[in-house]
Amino acid sequence: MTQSVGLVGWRGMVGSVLMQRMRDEGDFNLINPVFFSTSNAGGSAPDWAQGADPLQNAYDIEALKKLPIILTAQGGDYTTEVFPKLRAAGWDGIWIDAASSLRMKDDAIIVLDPVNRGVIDAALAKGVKNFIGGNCTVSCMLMGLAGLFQQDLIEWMTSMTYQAASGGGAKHMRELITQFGLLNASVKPLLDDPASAILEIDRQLLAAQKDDALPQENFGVPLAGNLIPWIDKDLENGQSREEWKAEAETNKILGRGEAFGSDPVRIDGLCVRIGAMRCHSQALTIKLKRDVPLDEITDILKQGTQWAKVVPNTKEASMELLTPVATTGTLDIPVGRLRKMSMGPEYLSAFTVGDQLLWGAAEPLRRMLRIAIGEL
Ligand SMILES: NC(=O)C1=CN([C@@H]2O[C@H](COP(=O)(O)OP(=O)(O)OC[C@H]3O[C@@H](n4cnc5c(N)ncnc54)[C@H](OP(=O)(O)O)[C@@H]3O)[C@@H](O)[C@H]2O)C=CC1
Ligand SMILES: N[C@@H](CC(=O)OP(=O)(O)O)C(=O)O
Repeated sequence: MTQSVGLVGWRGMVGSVLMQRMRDEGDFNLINPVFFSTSNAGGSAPDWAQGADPLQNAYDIEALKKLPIILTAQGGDYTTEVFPKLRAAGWDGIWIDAASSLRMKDDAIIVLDPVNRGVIDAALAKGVKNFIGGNCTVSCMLMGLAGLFQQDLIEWMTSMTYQAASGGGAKHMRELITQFGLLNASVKPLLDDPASAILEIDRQLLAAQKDDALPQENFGVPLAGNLIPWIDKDLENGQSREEWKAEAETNKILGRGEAFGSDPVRIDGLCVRIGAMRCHSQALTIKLKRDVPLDEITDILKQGTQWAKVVPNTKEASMELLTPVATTGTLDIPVGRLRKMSMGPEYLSAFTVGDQLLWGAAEPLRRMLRIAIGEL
């Protein structure tokens, strides 16, 4: 029998990407979708969902309770408010969630099935009901480097990230583009004059960046022509919460670390917001457990997941294939700049890019839904 699935957060940025992927993959032929809203109960379901009932109230515990599966991309505040009430009301269904709120709970699994299908299957068999999407940077990194983790070749790793505006949400993307436009406009007459002095353009541009009139409510400072070397909360030990997630979530996804009775893979680094739109990139320094030749590493990466695409370490290929613009809208995770570093043959350099709304957010949830209904 076709299962009913409650969909919450379907019209947000992550939700919209998820709905598109589900339509592209024919997932709506396999479920009976029930659409919820936090703001428009009684309104019409999306027009592409022919025959769907009007929107239900996403805070109505009795309505939610009727569903065997709920998938939400509504956000952490919604999860924090509704999830405990739903469980307290005796709901025993499967909860699939994009928000980070429940990720590190003991009774939750972080889902990234091309990397941890075994962990997911074991959890389902044990009766685990909470399946949460991982942090975008972590999921994209693992989709690229899965082969090295599968072969247990990584002793430790640093990840220096270049994270896109979309990680903050739709308003952040809009703010970045607005900033680009205003900055361009502030020096347009000088730009149009080939004889103008570049240092004068630079001076005026900096003045526009420092002008309080430049919209920056979302990022707090200009991002256009700038970067922000801090993402998420301050853990007050020198590390940002985004940086903490790298080791914590990677190990939980892989089923490694103290909680699983094994040594964790040590991962740390610096997370930086840059003016890209929706792809997160990261520069990785990997300390291998042993000296593995580069051609073997290439094979191992290709075998890791079918989405990992090794990019030759040339200027041309890197510029063409290893960028946010090349990767946006695709499920590919290009991995390039592979070379042994001057510190020794066990030190591997790599650079990887991933669409943080696809593998970073929507795709692991879409696939978890398929697993839950026995279709993957
Ligand atoms: N942004 C990201 O990169 C990632 C986000 N996540 C998680 O997903 C959650 C949702 O993120 P995101 O999709 O960026 O959030 P959005 O702000 O785009 O959407 C969240 C909700 O806002 C409501 N909303 C209000 N106004 C609008 C509007 N004009 N257009 C669309 N929706 C509107 C919708 O709820 P309603 O229909 O009920 O009114 C929607 O479901 C995050 O809080 C986070 O927990 C996870 C990984 C990555
Ligand atoms: N923090 C990420 C986006 C995100 O939503 O992460 P998380 O799902 O871990 O809260 C970023 O800003 O790029």
